[in-house]
Amino acid sequence: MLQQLKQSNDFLAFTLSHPQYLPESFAFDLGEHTHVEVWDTGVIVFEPLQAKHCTDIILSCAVHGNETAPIELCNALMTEILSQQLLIKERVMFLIGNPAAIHNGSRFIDENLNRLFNGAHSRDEGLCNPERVRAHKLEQYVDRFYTAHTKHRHRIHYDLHTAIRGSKHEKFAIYPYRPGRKYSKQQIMFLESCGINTILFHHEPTTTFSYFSSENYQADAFTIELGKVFPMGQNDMTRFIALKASLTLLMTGKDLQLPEFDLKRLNLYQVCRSINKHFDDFEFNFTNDVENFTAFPQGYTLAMEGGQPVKIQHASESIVFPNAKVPVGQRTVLMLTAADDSNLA
Ligand SMILES: O=C(O)CCC(=O)N[C@@H](CCC(=O)O)C(=O)O
Ligand SMILES: [Zn+2]
Repeated sequence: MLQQLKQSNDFLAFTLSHPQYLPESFAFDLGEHTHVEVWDTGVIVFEPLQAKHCTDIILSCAVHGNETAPIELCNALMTEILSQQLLIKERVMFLIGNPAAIHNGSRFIDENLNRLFNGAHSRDEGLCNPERVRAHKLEQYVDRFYTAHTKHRHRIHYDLHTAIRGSKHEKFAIYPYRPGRKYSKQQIMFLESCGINTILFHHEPTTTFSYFSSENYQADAFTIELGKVFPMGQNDMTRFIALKASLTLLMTGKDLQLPEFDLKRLNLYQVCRSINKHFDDFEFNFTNDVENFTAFPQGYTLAMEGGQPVKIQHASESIVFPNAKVPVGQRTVLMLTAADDSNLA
């Protein structure tokens, strides 16, 4: 296995050739500068051997198997590290979330992995399918990575996705609910430097991967949407040049040279509610080509379910992630209002 990875420097290909599990973990060094550990299929940790590192960075992709741009981006970064073109100065863990779903070209096999974190994998029917088992394992890998060094660390987790439909703001980030902690202006300006200038502040605890890292490890964690979903190989990777450059600066411990916080460069939204599905007949009152961040006026009938209208409550609310085809009980859409910078520090 070690030889297979060392010959190709292609961790994605290696992962896809072992989509379910690895018979054993293994480790090796790159020159005298980087220690590499492969803990499981899709789980690789890079640790600088000499640099005095203080940041633990997790980059995850393929939590949804058909969201390919983040997979291609992470694989390009991993290949640069493995081939020693990129010398990291901070600890970095890359996670390829759901290799079996990549093979399948689908969002998931049995159950949406990004609804199974923060212990949800073990509720109700328990660890009964591959996504539940994987969510449980991914939580353990995050714990092992973030708790390996005891002195104070800056923990970061960027969980990279793409959206099912087009968006008025192409790239955007969801900032998980973090009661008692201000949102970080520095992180928001870092994302802005990556070409992600739209931020959604979540209003409640969730079972997403980014919420798990944020809540349990006080990580600066985000779900990041990088545009519309395309099949593998059909992404325009020039759209991620700024993101790749900024992530490289972060991993190599370089001065990020971020501008002062500037509201004018940003679009800030507050999630005001999540509309969940109660009946099988839930239907939106708009077509599939209506983009994320489209605004609707107060009183507008956004959807119908159980013979009742679901109406817009605020003067104006914008939609994100509408999906009527989710199981009963899950989120069909997040509703957004404008946010200001009052909860930022
Ligand atoms: O475009 C869509 O409808 C879904 C895109 C996606 O996978 N989004 C994440 C957001 C997670 C969060 O709210 O932090 C998801 O639905 O899991
Ligand atoms: Zn996704």
